[in-house]
Amino acid sequence: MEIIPVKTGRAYEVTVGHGCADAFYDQLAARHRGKRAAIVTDETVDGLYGEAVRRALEGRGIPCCKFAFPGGEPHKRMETALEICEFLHREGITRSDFLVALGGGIPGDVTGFCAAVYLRGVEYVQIPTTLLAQIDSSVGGKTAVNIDGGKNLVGCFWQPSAVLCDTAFFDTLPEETFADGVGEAIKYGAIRDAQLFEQMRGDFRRNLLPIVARCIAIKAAVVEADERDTGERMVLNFGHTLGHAIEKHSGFAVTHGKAVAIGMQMMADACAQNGLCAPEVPAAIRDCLERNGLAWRYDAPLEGLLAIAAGDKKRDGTSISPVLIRAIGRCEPVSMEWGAFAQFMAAGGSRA
Ligand SMILES: NC(=O)c1ccc[n+]([C@@H]2O[C@H](COP(=O)([O-])OP(=O)(O)OC[C@H]3O[C@@H](n4cnc5c(N)ncnc54)[C@H](O)[C@@H]3O)[C@@H](O)[C@H]2O)c1
Ligand SMILES: O=C(O)C(=O)C[C@@H](O)[C@H](O)[C@H](O)COP(=O)(O)O
Ligand SMILES: [Zn+2]
Repeated sequence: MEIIPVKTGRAYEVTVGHGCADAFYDQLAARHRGKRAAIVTDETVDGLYGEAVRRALEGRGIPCCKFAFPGGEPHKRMETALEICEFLHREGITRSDFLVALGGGIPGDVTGFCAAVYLRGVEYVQIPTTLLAQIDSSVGGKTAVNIDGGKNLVGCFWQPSAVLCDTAFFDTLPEETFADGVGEAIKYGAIRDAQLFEQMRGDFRRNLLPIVARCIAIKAAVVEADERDTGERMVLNFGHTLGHAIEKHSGFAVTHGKAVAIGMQMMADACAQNGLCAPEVPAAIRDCLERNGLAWRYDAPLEGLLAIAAGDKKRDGTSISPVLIRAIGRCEPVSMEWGAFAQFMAAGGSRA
């Protein structure tokens, strides 16, 4: 078991390991004596783990209530957040109690958002059960819901008070959902760690625990340096400007991590075509994606994707902040005039 500290304004720890849940619950119960917990999850995860988590907490003296909503991006919405807040109020959850975000990134983002706004802020802990949620969404305090205009367009920064990353949850994770996490994991290698990237060109599953821990450590360091996403943290958006557009364009048939994978490839192609990195860089990304069974192209006209990306929160006046890749392990957010960005992307090749 490894403990990774996250030294943000509200500091907390990420507990990482295989089968480390009981140790985490013991600590949680010791710290939260006299409090109540509201577990918030999606219906699938509820069926798999909802009652076990409730029993684990109640068995340690923490009374629980539980709310489960249907999963998927269409339910990552204000309406769901409102239902959760009404539920919390009916259950008498007060500012001295806490929420438990149990599941993938969708329950994580929505529950975090509710924790931030219910009673103007209550504590929450993250118990992520997907690879993507363990290595990315459960750490860093970005909470959000979608609106018709696009992904994560309403939300706020609200750090959790503890995170449990127990890879035993992956025993029930479908291969397709695991693959979404692989997409974001490759992002960590691409932006900050060439050695991690190489490890992921090998046997991902065999190296699972060190990969999970390394991604979390990178995320913690980036978030500590720029908690509010005004500079360095934007690097975590590598592949996302086009990735979010692909998700929306596909009606969410292409899920987040897979869309980010294609977005990374498109950006790497464009960077190579514009002379910002060697052609070996997009070739390495494509190879890494292929070895992990991830698609690297999406058949849609670039113009349509750019029109959606124009509504992204990274657009600022007439400019946008894409993340460019210079080498494997070295990415940087930049500010570009919108027209220049469109031309820059048009030079890339990984699309129809
Ligand atoms: N806040 C952040 O920093 C951040 C970072 C990355 C992604 N995100 C967001 O995260 C979301 C994607 O997260 P996700 O890929 O975890 O999706 P998800 O939450 O929809 O989970 C994917 C599917 O897996 C199921 N599932 C979850 N855990 C399971 C388990 N252990 N066994 C079996 N099934 C399980 C869920 O019910 C769901 O059907 C997106 O909305 C994305 O925008 C947020
Ligand atoms: O934590 C961050 O910062 C990230 O950018 C992580 C991303 O993987 C995540 O998908 C995030 O939600 C995207 O950022 P957003 O600001 O576009 O919502
Ligand atoms: Zn992401």
